[in-house]
Amino acid sequence: MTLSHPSVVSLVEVAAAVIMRPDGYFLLTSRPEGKPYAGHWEFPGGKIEEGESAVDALSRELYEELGIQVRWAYPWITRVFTYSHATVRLHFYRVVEWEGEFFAREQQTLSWQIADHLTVSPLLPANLPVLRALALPPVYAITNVAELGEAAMLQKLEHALQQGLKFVQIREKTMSSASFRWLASEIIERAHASQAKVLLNSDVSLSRELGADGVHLTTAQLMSLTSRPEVPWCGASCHNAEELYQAEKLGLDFVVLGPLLPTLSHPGIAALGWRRFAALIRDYSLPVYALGGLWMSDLAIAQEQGGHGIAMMRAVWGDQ
Ligand SMILES: Nc1nc2c([nH]c(=O)n2[C@H]2C[C@H](O)[C@@H](COP(=O)(O)OP(=O)(O)OP(=O)(O)O)O2)c(=O)[nH]1
Repeated sequence: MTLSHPSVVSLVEVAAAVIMRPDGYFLLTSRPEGKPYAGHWEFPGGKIEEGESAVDALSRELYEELGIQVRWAYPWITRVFTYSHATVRLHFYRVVEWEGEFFAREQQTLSWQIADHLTVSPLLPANLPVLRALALPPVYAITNVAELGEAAMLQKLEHALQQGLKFVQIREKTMSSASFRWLASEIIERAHASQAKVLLNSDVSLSRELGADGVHLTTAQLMSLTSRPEVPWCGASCHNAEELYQAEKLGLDFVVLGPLLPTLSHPGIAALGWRRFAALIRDYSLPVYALGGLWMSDLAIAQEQGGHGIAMMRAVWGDQ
């Protein structure tokens, strides 16, 4: 175990698995007695061996530790963490299909957990931001009062919340201040009744005043800030590597990256396409939502490409 060699400074490449059941529960395992950090909870996985790919290491470790065979895993986030003895680079994968029964083959304890309501502790320290990332829902809806009008927007929001929507950004650039406050309060109240999170676009103080869950920064804000706004959740809009880097530097919770495809709201802006999207977020530490011209059916492809989920302004509200 690398944690036991305090004088060695090295980069240890690790593959770790978020083994995700369809109900959203994922598996944590506790480190057995006799190992450093014994009793700390971690994601199953282990060191990548010389010449081995991360996904091969993941498959090997999950078979050795748990007796399961990975059928479908996709890259998710990559986080670097410095312990006193070594720096680890943790390549997290989401494992969504596997074969075999779980069996603790290394005397570890297994526990299925859900983000936001963990019942085990302590975690390995590198994993705290990972648990926060897991609390972010896969679909991020952006309001569209400009096209729908207030009444229809609220009605569609209620419908979407009933269908399981858990994450909303209020982004209305043309409303009067009074109408915006009223609408935002209505949205926050409805969303919170369904345990959904709401972020306000750009306005930190109004977000606090109205009891929103945080702020979604515009690209211009992102690039001009020198520290993260003090709000529970903070994301930003990005289009390129420089902006992605700045979001990481500020310690934001997530980013939205796009446009993936040409959109009505941003005509004439060059679309990234999935290949560029995947290349930009390879080994990136924050969860990334793909945005721009997407439908609900694009969620699977976004996740296969390493994204956390998709953000939508039109398709999410449907025709109901
Ligand atoms: N598997 C795993 N390792 C993690 C997580 N978070 C975290 O900081 N690590 C660190 C701890 C270790 O320094 C390294 C994993 O290496 P490892 O799992 O092969 O270490 P180990 O001591 O259990 O295995 P071994 O060398 O004894 O065979 O990554 C996590 O969630 N899962």
